Amino acid sequence: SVKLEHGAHRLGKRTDKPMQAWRNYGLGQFIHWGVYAIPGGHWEGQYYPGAAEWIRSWKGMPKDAYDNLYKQFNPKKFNAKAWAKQAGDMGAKYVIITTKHHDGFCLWPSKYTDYTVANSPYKKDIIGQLVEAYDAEGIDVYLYFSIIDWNHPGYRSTLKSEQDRKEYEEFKKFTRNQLVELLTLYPSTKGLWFDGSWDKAWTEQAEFADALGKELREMIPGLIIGSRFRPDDNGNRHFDTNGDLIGDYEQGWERKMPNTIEDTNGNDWDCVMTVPENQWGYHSDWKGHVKTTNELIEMLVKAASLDGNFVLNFGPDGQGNIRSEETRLAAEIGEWMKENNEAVYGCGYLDWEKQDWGYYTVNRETGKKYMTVFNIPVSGALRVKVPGKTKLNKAYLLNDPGASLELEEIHRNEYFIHYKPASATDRPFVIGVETTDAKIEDGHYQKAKT
Ligand SMILES: C[C@@H]1N[C@@H](c2nc3ccccc3[nH]2)[C@H](O)[C@@H]1O
Repeated sequence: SVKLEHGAHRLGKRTDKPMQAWRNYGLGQFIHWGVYAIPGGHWEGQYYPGAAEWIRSWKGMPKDAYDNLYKQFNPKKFNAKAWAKQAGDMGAKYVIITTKHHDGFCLWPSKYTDYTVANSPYKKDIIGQLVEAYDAEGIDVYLYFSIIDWNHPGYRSTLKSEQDRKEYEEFKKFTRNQLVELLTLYPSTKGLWFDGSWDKAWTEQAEFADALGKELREMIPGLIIGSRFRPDDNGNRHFDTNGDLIGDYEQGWERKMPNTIEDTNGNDWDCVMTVPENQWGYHSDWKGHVKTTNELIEMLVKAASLDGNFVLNFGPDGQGNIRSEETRLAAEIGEWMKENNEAVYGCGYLDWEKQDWGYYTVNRETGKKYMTVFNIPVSGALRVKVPGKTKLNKAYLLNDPGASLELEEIHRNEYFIHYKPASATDRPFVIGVETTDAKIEDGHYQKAKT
């Protein structure tokens, strides 16, 4: 490996308490809210086909028109407590809230720019209300912060001239000031979720960003920062020149998921997911496939089964309403989580061979093992292969632990759990399994010679 001044500052998974808590969340809520929610993907009758929070970059909307939207930002329906309660009812254990998206509009009264909610008709501190409300719900708060800031005069995507560099120095100071300000104003923050760090200008700031990360981590012990924050000496983000993760968890799974434990490189990771194909901020007219409750539950359980967290995005509208599609999803996911969260919270990867019926998870504290079934086999026989010297003793429905399901040993270390739900079920269900370490009597099992 090569010597790096600003490579990964730590190797391997963090084992401290705040990180263990992060690892055990299972389900999070992302909130994308800002002045982009006012146009909601349209301008003067034109439909914007891109991601609603990117409408400023669209030629169909004059920059000047966008940059004056804040003068009408007055979300009368905004109710932080209601948002926090809805997230708690869904079963979210943490929330990631946009403090400032790429447009630079600050949802907190930053003293480093006038482009904030304090100078909108709404006036009040939105971040402060959300932090207080989610903390009160027992949901840990993480702050999303975009390095990209289209509003700041010193922001550059690339540094082409001495003048660029001079102005970018101001932008770097501004960025540091805002981050220190956020952690000072909201000290209950458990972590920062950085975005918009792909610009070449930023990937040349290894020394500055490394120092900034250290300064922020010193402000809040245990602060959690992912791999999308800073570059190494050679401009690599997420993984440094030696392939080591830069940050506390991998932040590369945006609107996509790993399929195998190998895909995760043995790192902690989160998947952040939109309900439609690609809308984070409010778009009044979602096009294409809108994910169903079952699809989202499967992503959640798949994430847990591969040692990751699943973060579902909500994009409130310009008045501060959570839209009806998201309200329904939150309620239905919450209903399922009420019954089955034992298979998600505190659970991670179980190294048993993946089967077609669904996903295994294991509780990191108790060692309890779970099967979440999404695909019921026509045979009614759920195949389970256990590692050598493991005996499957019992299988039970999570919501009926008293009744044992019928087990059949079909090969060495292989069983069928014979079970078909009595009535048609339109939701996945969880089976708990109990094992003991026991040598399997060889008896009639013999490896074939080929
Ligand atoms: C978490 C997500 N990251 C932002 C983003 N900007 C992108 C530009 C190009 C490709 C992918 C992007 N994701 C999205 O606007 C959202 O905030």
